[in-house]
Amino acid sequence: MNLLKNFADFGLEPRVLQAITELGFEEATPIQSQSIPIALTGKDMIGQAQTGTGKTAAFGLPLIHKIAKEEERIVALIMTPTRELAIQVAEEIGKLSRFKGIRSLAIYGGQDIGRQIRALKRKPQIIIGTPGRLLDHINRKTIRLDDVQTVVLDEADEMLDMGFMEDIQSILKLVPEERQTLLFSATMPANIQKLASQFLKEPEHVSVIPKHVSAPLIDQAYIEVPERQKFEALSRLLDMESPELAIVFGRTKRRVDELAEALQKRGYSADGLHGDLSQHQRDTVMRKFRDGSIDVLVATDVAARGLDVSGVTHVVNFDLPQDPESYVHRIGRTGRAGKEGTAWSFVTPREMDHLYFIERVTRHRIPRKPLPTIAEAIEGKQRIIAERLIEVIDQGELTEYKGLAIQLLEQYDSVQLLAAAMKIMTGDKKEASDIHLTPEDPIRAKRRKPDIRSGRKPSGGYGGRSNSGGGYRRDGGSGGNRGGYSKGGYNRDGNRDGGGYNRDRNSSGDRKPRSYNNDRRPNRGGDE
Ligand SMILES: Nc1ncnc2c1ncn2[C@@H]1O[C@H](COP(=O)(O)OP(=O)(O)OP(=O)(O)O)[C@@H](O)[C@H]1O
Ligand SMILES: [Mg+2]
Repeated sequence: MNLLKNFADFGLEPRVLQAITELGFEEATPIQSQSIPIALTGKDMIGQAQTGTGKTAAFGLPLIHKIAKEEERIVALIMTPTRELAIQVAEEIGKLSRFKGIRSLAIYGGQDIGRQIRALKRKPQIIIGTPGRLLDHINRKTIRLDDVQTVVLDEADEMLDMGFMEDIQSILKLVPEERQTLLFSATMPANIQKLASQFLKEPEHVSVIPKHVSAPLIDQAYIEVPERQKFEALSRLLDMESPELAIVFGRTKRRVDELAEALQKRGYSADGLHGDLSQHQRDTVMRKFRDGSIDVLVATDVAARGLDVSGVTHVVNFDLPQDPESYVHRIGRTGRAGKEGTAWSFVTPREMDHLYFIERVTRHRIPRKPLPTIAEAIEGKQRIIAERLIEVIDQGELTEYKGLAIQLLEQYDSVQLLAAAMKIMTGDKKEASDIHLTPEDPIRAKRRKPDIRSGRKPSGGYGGRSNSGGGYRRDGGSGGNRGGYSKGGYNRDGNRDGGGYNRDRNSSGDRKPRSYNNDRRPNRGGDE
C-alpha cells in the first residue's frame, strides 16, 4: 500500500490544510495516513493506533473537510467517555476547522444545561459529547440527530466498560441508518466486536501496531515496594527526576485525595482530579496543570483516556490499574506526539502476579528498577537547585541583591553561604510521620486469555510504546517536532462523564467490580 504522508495529497480542501499548517503538523502520522482516505470515502471503519499518535485528527479532518460551512444542522456526532475528553476533542476540532468556519460544540455533564441550550442555538454542525448529557438534550428536544451523517465513537471500548452501551444504543437509534460510523481507540478488547457488529456496516479495519520496537518513546519500569513505603518511594522519584509535569494515578478517589494532600504537605505543587469533584473544580485543576501552576496531577482513571497535555514527562502508577488496557492508556499520557516519557509502576510484593498479567496482555516486558536511595533523591534535588541558581544568574537582574551579598561574604565563608541558601531553596518538607495514607488492598490478578484484547490482530500488541511504526519520528524529523504548535490554551484534557462514577473504589473503600452491572454505570443523578 502506498501510504500518503503529505496532508496536501489527501485532497483536503485548502482551508483545512491551512489549519494543519498552522498547528505545525508537518506530515500525517501512520493512523492518519491510513484512516483519512477511508473516512473520506464514507465507509465505516475501526481505527486502532497507539496513544498519542493523532487519532483525533485522523477522524476529525475528513469530517471537517466534508461539512459545508452553510450547513445549519447537526451533521456529525462525536461521543467520548469523559467530560474532559469531550472538551479536548472539541478544542482540537475547533482548531482544525478554524479557517473553514465550522461550528462545533462540546456537550457534557456538570455544565449548566441552559448555557448549552443557548450555544446550540448557534447551530453547530459538529457535536462532541458524553452519552449521558447527550441523551438529556435529546429528551428535551434541544438536540436532534435526524440529519447526522457521521458518528465517531472515540475510546469506544472505554464507553462500553463504563456501561454506556445502552445509552449509545438509544442515541444511535435516532441517527439515520445510512450514516457513516467510525470507531477509534488505542485498545480493542474482544468485546468491542459486539459493539462494532451492532453499529458498524462492513467496517474497514485499520490497525497501526508497530512490529519492531526500535526506540520506545515511553521508558517503562516497575518498582517493587511495600504498600506503606509507596509514598516515600514517590517522593524520592519526584526529587530524583524533577518531572516537568507528572501524572500520578491512584486507585480510588480517597487515595487521590489523600495523596494530593500528602504531596502538598511535603511541599510539592500537586492537586487531585476525580469524579467526585464539581465540574468547576475539575476544570480548575486541569487548567492549573496545563498552565504549569501545578506540576503533579494526582488522578483516578478519569484522566487515563485521551488526555493530551504537552509537557507530561512522567506517569506514575502509584497503584497498579486493574486492567491492562488501563495500564496502556495511563502510561500513554506521556510519550505523545513524538516526545519521550517515563512511566513507573509501583507493585507491592503480592501484586507481582498482576504485573505479569499486564505484561502478558500488553506483550511487553516491564523492567524492574530499584527504589531510588535517599542519596539519589537528595542529589537529584540539589542538581535541580543548582540548575535554578545558574538560570537566575543567566537572567541577570541581581543588582539589588548584590550589596547584601557582599556584606555577607565579608562575614561568612562563600561555600557556607551558598549551602545555606540551597538548604532554604530545598524547602522545609514535613516528615513522613505527618503523612497518612489509608492502605489499599493489593489487586489480584484476573484470569483472562492474553489474546482477548487484540481483536483482529493477535500478533500485534499495544504495549503503550510509540516508535517508528506508531507515530512520529523522534529524531527531530518532520513529524516529531511540532514546532510552533501551541501548548493548548485551556481545558484540553480527558475526563469522565459520570461524576459519581467510580471504577476505582468509592470513598468507603468498596471495590467496584469491573463488569457490566448497574453498580458500575455512571451515576448521572445530579451530574448530567
Ligand atoms: N500529524 C501530526 N503531526 C504532529 N502532531 C500531531 C499530528 N497529529 C496530531 N498531533 C498532535 O499529537 C497529539 C496527540 O494526538 P491525539 O490526542 O489525537 O492522540 P490519540 O492518538 O488520540 O491518543 P490517545 O490514544 O491517548 O487518545 C496532539 O497534541 C495532536 O495535536
Ligand atoms: Mg484520542
